[in-house]
Order: sequence, then C-alpha cells, then structure tokens
Amino acid sequence: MSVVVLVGNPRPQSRTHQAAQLVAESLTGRQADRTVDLAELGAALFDPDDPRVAEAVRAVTGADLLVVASPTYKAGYTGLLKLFLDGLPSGGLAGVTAVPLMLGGHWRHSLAAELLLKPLLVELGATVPSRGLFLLDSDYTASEELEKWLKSARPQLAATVNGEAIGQAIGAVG
Ligand SMILES: Cc1cc2nc3c(=O)[nH]c(=O)nc-3n(C[C@H](O)[C@H](O)[C@H](O)COP(=O)(O)O)c2cc1C
Repeated sequence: MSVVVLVGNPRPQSRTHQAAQLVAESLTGRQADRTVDLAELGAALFDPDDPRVAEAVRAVTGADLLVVASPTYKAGYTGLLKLFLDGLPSGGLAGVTAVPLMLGGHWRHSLAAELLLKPLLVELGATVPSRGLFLLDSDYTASEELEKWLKSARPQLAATVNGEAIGQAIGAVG
C-alpha cells in the first residue's frame, strides 16, 4: 500500500512539489511514502536503462494513490512530465488511483488539470475519480479551492483507491 507523489517541474523542490505534498497529506493524514521529483533525474530521463529512472517507474506504477503534479507552462503541463510518462508501458497506471494537480500563476488556465492532465492519466490506465485540481502558486497553502476540492474528492477517492488502509484514511481525515 503506497502513497506516491510525482512532480514534473524542471525546478527541484518547487512550490508545485510542496503543493503535491500538501494534497497527499491532506487526503491521507500522513506524508507520502515516496516522492519522485523529476528535476532530480534530469538528463537520465532520456535513458530508459538508467536504474534511477527504472526505480521511479516502479514506484509510480506500483502506487495505490498517486498525486501527479505539474506547474502550468504555456497553458499545459510540462514537457518534463510528458517525457517521463511517455516512458511508461501502455496501461502502466492500471490499478493506480491518480489525482491530477496543476499549479499556475493565473486562473485563466484553471481547467488545464481537468482537460489536459486528467486524460493523459486515464490513457495510461489510471482510475481518476475526482476533478483535476488547479491551485494558484500565490495561495495554495491556504486555498479555499483546495478545501472545496478535498470535500468533493475525498469520498470519490476513498471509494476507488486500492488498499483498505489508505481508503479508510482518506475517508476518515477531514
Ligand atoms: C515557462 C513558464 C511558463 C508559464 N506559463 C504559465 C501559464 O501558461 N499559465 C499560468 O497560469 N502560469 C504559467 N506560469 C507560471 C507557473 O505555472 C507558476 O509560476 C508555477 O506554477 C510556479 O510553480 P513552481 O514554484 O512550482 O515553479 C509559467 C511559468 C513559467 C516559468
């Protein structure tokens, strides 16, 4: 049973990284078991035989609950995130319940998580029961939007996630 955070930001330890941790913790009441920060893998992502990339793929495809986070760049998710996800096998996220999360500087792109990132995760076989979550980089730590999202997403995620303990934790927290 594992809760994993995947961060597709070219900058390491970013606000996107922090927001993803916050979402995982708010949902489950504990820290994620593993965080894959793609910035730390850098050019190794071009080498499918790199052992660190292979380990990251195992962590992500083996997650019960996976928070997939990207900053909004040019109205979409980052190329870095797509590069990593393109390396997954077809249906590689089967059995994974995923949460699409995007951080941005402006509400103008607030549907990007729902309209762009969510379909990518569904294509990879993930179960994505909740609305894609978009948060502003300026107020994600105390966001009314996050509170509203948690309220609607919690029962949806608790009902679908593999791993009874995680499901119970999601349902109980909040
Ligand atoms: C190259 C680049 C492109 C960006 N494009 C957008 C955009 O199209 N829409 C938007 O809302 N924010 C945009 N931003 C702002 C970032 O989404 C925002 O600063 C980011 O979420 C901050 O997260 P970070 O601290 O994790 O990098 C852009 C930022 C950069 C650096």
